[in-house]
Amino acid sequence: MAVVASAPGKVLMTGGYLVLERPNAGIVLSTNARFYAILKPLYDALESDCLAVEWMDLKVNSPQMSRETTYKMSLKDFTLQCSSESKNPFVEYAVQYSIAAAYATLDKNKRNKLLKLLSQGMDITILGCNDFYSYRNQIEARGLPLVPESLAILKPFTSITFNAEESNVEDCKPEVAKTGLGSSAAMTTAVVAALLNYLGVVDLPLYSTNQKNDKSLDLDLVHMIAQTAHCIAQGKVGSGFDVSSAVYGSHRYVRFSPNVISSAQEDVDTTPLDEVVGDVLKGKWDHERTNFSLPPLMNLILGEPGSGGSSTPSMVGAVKKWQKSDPKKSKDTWNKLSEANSALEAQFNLLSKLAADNWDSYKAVITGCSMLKSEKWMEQFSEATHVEIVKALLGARDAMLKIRFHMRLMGDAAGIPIEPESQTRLLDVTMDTEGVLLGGVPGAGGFDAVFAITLSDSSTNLTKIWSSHNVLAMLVREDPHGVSIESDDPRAK
Ligand SMILES: Nc1ncnc2c1ncn2[C@@H]1O[C@H](COP(=O)(O)OP(=O)(O)O)[C@@H](O)[C@H]1O
Ligand SMILES: C[C@@](O)(CCOP(=O)(O)OP(=O)(O)O)CC(=O)O
Repeated sequence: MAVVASAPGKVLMTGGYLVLERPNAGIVLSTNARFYAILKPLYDALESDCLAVEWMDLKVNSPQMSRETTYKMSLKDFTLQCSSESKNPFVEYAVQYSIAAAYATLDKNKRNKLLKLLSQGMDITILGCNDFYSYRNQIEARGLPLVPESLAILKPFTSITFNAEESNVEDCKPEVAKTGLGSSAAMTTAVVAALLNYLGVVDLPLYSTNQKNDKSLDLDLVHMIAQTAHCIAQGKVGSGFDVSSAVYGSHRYVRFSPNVISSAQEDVDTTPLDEVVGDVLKGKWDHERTNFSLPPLMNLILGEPGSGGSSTPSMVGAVKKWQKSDPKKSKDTWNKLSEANSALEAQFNLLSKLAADNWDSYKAVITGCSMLKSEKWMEQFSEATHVEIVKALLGARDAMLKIRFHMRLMGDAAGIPIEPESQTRLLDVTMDTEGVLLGGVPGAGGFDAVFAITLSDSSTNLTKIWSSHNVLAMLVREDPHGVSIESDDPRAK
């Protein structure tokens, strides 16, 4: 029986860099761009009950990268032997940690069933939605216009463009031309979820369009294993907002204390992996997760400026260096950023409340503003309830302008392009478009996609403006669903 699990990509709307340190919060929106892991046994089940299996065969397929890798995994110490050069550490650690978690959590009665499943080997196919990658080159090569309709023509799960190797060194470009939706976190989470579900450790819900199940203990287990595997594969402990949103969907995130994972990193060479994972599962996971969703009638839009993306770890390194070299100024900038982040969150929460309290007024204001530039919003309305809503919209814009200002200051001081000049020009035009509430650089910034929040049906205004600025509006939208089980192979849809 195959198991198909999926996990979403994300956009960190506020909290870039700050979310690396507790108790700063980040607001992360999950998207309808998902990674899928399709897990099947390689062989039929053994007839006999004699289960003295010591090795498990593993095959990992990544059709979009034209990669197929075979491994043998020791069931004594969970080490992997790889048949070739091409490796995928995210998937490898996800497999090792998930199987070790099954050993650590399943009682003796269930061990035989586990061994039987492992003796059948595993075939894992990994697929990422097109939105995770840049297809600009392919669109240009086909002579198609830079509009979302051209992206819609591409087959689902199209092959990925690799950045030229020289540019990886000089410009700190990532390996693949990515858009910044967090491919490695969504991929790791999907693989962990598929494995834990297949091995009977968790029983995850099916993806359904109207249910958001974010309280389950099973999700917490997937979160702990995926977070640990992802950190160890990356060789660093990031804030973890990307794995958290891949598991739980959109939310307000405050990071876990790094020592829940750093002790696993230290013990991993000296202690059996199932014990290390057992300790991780018993650790004091103190991350915070609060519900957050965009107010009604607002849409998240992403634009791909076509520069191949930026490498987040090198940007984070530069900011940390600046914090050490200039503690006073960096603290001051972070305080101002933190205030602006909180202000934006407060305006969004206020708008959600105003929508709930007085839907008709809210709808009238959002629809009215969606056709106009922001400078004209206030003069349209005189009724107190309407004016209050417009004030909240303008308050959100104002907070975003402050966030952008301090992000630029941080970039200048740290010597890295957090909001590069080209993105500043683009975002100024974006925020001056009819029906656009705000726009910014998500996450670490740089040359990944930019985001905008648009009102009601106004997105096509922005799509056209972006196209005239050589920016490709992507098809991706917010979708609050976290990790799920799928009823079918996504290629069958
Ligand atoms: N479809 C895929 N199949 C296999 N591995 C993938 C796929 N997409 C991305 N990856 C892996 O994830 C890495 C990108 O992760 P990372 O640099 O952390 O970017 P992101 O910001 O998108 O998470 C790639 O270098 C590759 O190893
Ligand atoms: C700087 C950060 O706070 C945010 C980075 O966010 P991105 O969304 O830019 O991340 P990538 O998916 O790796 O490109 C680092 C962190 O929180 O770990």
